[in-house]
Amino acid sequence: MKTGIIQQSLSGFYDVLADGKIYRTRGRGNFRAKKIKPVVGDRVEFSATTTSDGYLLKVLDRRNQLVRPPIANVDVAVVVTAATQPAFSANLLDRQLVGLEEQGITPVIFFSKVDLLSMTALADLQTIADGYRQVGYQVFFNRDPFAADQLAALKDSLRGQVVTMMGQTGAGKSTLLNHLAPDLNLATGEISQALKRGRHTTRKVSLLDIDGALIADTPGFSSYETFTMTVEELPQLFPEMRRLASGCKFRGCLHLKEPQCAVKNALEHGIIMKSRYDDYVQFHDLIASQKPNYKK
Ligand SMILES: Nc1nc2c(ncn2[C@@H]2O[C@H](COP(=O)(O)OP(=O)(O)OP(=O)(O)O)[C@@H](O)[C@H]2O)c(=O)[nH]1
Ligand SMILES: [Zn+2]
Repeated sequence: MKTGIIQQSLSGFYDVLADGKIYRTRGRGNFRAKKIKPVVGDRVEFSATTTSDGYLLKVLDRRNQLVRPPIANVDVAVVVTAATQPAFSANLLDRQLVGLEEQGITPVIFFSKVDLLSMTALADLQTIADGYRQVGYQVFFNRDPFAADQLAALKDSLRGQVVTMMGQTGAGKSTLLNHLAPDLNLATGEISQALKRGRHTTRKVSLLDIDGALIADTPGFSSYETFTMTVEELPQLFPEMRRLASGCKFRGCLHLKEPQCAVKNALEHGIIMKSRYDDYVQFHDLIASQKPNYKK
């Protein structure tokens, strides 16, 4: 028996990456009986005597699962964030970060189109990028987004991880992927075609091995409009609040109207970002209006 990771699935076959090889496997009938549908990213146990006659035996528990693209056990999401065209939105970035935190996916923030900024706008966005670094996120912000040293550093942090690209339309996801994998077997046009097709449909996804990172060839989406966490969970999804909460007077402090709140104190002293705090309050209100708290 071997263990590996499903790299792609095609009409009943699952290609499993294990010890540097790809094994074509079939699911045993009992998967269907048990309503287990293996997906790309699944860690699996399988048996195979050659690379073309394998059988999936077991799908191991999933750490998380995305719907678009359909992929499990994502470690890292590269949040491709346009500095301009479309205009930078801290609110959209925070929505994406909160969604990733909820799923236990590590965000990496990559700013594209920094080359298009005026000097003033560049300085302003640099300050914002530094703010996200202080939150604890890894941030890639470079006048030349595709400078060789920046791309090398990004590859370093993705190595050994299952990765998806996310970001709004036109942010530069396919451009970045093409820079990460210029010599991929796929023609670059094919990659961007794959990316384009992903926009409206749940299409097939494969993990591309790019210098030791397994990167989904279809960008990710998350719902920016609805929040599935509770108001109590929300402050846990802001790392800076999570760190400060032990200094609040009340356990379970929501950092809103409570007295002696360490988060609001940090806000007043300019220690945490006001834009993030404002987004927190907005998300809190949205969740509160989405789901009146009948439960408690
Ligand atoms: N100047 C500049 N242009 C960029 C950069 N990144 C992307 N672009 C351009 O922005 C446009 C959109 O980039 P894409 O890579 O297609 O964006 P995408 O996120 O894949 O977009 P969708 O497929 O619509 O989701 C293209 O014309 C790119 O050439 C960048 O860092 N600098
Ligand atoms: Zn508080």
